[in-house]
Amino acid sequence: MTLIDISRPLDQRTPTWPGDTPFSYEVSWSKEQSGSVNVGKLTMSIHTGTHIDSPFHFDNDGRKVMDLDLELYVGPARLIDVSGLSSIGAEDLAAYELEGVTRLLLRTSSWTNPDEFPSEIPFLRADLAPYLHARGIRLIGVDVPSVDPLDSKELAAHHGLHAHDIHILEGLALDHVAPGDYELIALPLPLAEADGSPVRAVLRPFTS
Ligand SMILES: N[C@@H](CC(=O)c1ccccc1NC=O)C(=O)O
Ligand SMILES: [Zn+2]
Ligand SMILES: [Zn+2]
Repeated sequence: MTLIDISRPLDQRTPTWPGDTPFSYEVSWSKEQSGSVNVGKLTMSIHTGTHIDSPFHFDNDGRKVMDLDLELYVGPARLIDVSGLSSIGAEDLAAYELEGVTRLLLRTSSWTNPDEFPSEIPFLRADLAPYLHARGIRLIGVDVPSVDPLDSKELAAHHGLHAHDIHILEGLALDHVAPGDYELIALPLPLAEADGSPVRAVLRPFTS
């Protein structure tokens, strides 16, 4: 069985949203102190590295992570290359066959230095969510920190995707993966109150 890891590593070098909580892992209770075990302590923003958003992230009345349908985070996914675009809309996907696709991963290859938070990213235009919804897509994954422009306050793409029942997976690492069909596994943690969750995202090729 070959799993392709499409998660960004989490360590003190992992970039975060400007002004957001830095990532930190420390052994807060060492083997010497406890007499038996090393016990780690993790501090991070949920929107660091590879993660999913729940609607509560951008809507006070939106669902929390625990309320999300887990089925969407496991199953067949299509990876397509949309590199070289400054934004992505319906017309950019017209050439791709999306019939029967439930989970769509967009490879932009635009986050070139993984040690730095990008200054500009390709974002999803307003006509993309209805276009994807009409084709039956329920989850969109991107290899950038957001589906909206980094300075967006209204988060039109987040709201538009949510309004069209499309779940959001962000911060994937896709440069080393060939476009095609895979099984995606990217399960959120069972965080009862949270606005999102880090995920370990992997792809399993159908033929190997
Ligand atoms: N929507 C982004 C997160 C985001 O916008 C954000 C995350 C942390 C601190 C500030 C943020 N946005 C500020 O305008 C995301 O889903 O990852
Ligand atoms: Zn997020
Ligand atoms: Zn987001």
